[in-house]
Amino acid sequence: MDWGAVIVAAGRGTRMGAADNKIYLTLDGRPVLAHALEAFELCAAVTSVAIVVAPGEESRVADIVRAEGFAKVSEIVPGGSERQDSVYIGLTALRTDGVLVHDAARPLVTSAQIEACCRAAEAEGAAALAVPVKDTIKVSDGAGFIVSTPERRTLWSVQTPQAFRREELMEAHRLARSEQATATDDAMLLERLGRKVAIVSGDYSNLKITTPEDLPIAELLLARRRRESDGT
Ligand SMILES: Nc1ccn([C@@H]2O[C@H](COP(=O)(O)OP(=O)(O)OP(=O)(O)O)[C@@H](O)[C@H]2O)c(=O)n1
Ligand SMILES: C[C@](O)(CO)[C@H](O)COP(=O)(O)O
Repeated sequence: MDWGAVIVAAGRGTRMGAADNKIYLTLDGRPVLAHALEAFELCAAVTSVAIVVAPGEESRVADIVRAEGFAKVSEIVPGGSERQDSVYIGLTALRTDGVLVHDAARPLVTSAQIEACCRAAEAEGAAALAVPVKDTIKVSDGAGFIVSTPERRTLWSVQTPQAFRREELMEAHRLARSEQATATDDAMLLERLGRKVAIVSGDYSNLKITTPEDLPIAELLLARRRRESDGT
């Protein structure tokens, strides 16, 4: 199967509270976005990459792609108002049989994790990287009280990338749009149709840069990764 990637980068980074969109913040001397793109550039399974950016930021992202020499980037397209809209726009820009959806805000993803998602989706139809939750999770009543506690051993914290047959994910998105169903990730759109999505065991370090404390944590994790690869 040939694989394309949709990198969603069209958010506002509101929870980060920075002056600039979080995907342009500097992490280990480069924009957060460049780290995510590099993992896809280095993954042999991936042949093309579509980046979905905030409208008006196309040339800024094109400059980063040019400066970094990312040869797999085939499209830079303006996104929508919600992540789900941005993913759908990205899907329409690709022609590959398989598609990986990834948050630009997850810069610590590795090419080995991307490859593992592709292989699992080739075997099972769809796959998502995830890690077991560490905390006990509670369901609230919305008024500040706990109503129940799901069995922790069944709970996974899902990440990206998530891998699909492109046509199947497109169909799931189209249906969701026509039924005004919203989803915070793409696996959810297949789940609602009763389709199976395999869990690929990931790594806690594949964090999403969301709030200010995430950036220094990502710096530390990258420094540790570099020390390990240098053998120091
Ligand atoms: N309309 C949107 C909203 C989000 N995203 C992307 O989806 C990923 C995950 O979203 P999130 O972490 O929520 O990013 P933001 O929406 O930027 O953050 P916030 O919710 O704090 O504003 C990010 O890479 C973000 O750029 C997108 O492409 N289009
Ligand atoms: C897709 C995702 O990263 C899986 O954990 C997450 O749901 C994105 O949520 P966000 O609110 O758009 O950051």
